Amino acid sequence: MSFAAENICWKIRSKTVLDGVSFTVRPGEMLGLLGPNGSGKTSLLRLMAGLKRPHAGRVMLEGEDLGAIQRRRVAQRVAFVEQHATTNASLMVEDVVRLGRFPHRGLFSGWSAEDEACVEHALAHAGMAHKRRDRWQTLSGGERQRAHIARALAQSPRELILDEPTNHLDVQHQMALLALIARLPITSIIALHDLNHAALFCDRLVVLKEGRVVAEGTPEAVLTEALMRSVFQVEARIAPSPYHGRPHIQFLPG
Ligand SMILES: Nc1ncnc2c1ncn2[C@@H]1O[C@H](COP(=O)(O)OP(=O)(O)OP(=O)(O)O)[C@@H](O)[C@H]1O
Repeated sequence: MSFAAENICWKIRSKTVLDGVSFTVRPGEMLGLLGPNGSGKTSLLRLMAGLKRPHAGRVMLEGEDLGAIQRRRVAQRVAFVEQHATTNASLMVEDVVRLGRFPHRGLFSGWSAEDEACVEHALAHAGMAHKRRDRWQTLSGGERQRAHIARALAQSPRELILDEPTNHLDVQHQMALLALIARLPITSIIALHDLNHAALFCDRLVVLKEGRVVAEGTPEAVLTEALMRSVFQVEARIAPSPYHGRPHIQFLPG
């Protein structure tokens, strides 16, 4: 087990946003988090990243309560790409990506060859090497998203949490990003709205509805026509794709 959510409850004022959420994430797997708008995906990811504490239940990271682990130790292994992340507008892309190395550096230690190598790899993997000297305010939405992904990769995480990372990306970059995450030898949790992307790239899926887990398992087990109806309120037909063998969902007009 890499991550585990144990009976997590989280409220905002009197509204219960997450209600008894439990699931496990296995080492090295890419876990897709699905659910309609407002079902609690972002709230759950913020708890898994340690940005917020659950009101009841625990997030476990390799058997330790996340709330009891020093923030710096968490940052040395868990990277989080938020949905609406921003940064100082005058920074260059490479400065933003260098910030990813911060948790690994001692107070007085200089910039090392390893730091530089991590930044180079991250820029290349996110397809941002050619934009490295561009300023943040001059980037498109998709380029900003890729710069944030590069920053997370530069952090050399063992666990990577991504909140709808394909938003703003064109189809080429959506496919490239998901293929990259699937290939990385790390554990990832990724909130996605595109159910066919989830079917194609994720090892397992967790589905939230109104703050509760309603399904967990392989894409084949989870993505059923009944779930499309009961959770997403759409009619669909699902069959293994003749091209890649994963489930392919064809949505039908209402
Ligand atoms: N700061 C807040 N104040 C009030 N309500 C909030 C706040 N943050 C979240 N919520 C509520 O909690 C619920 C879950 O929100 P959350 O953003 O976690 O859902 P989501 O599944 O990520 O949605 P989406 O797919 O639209 O991004 C929503 O009903 C939302 O209105």
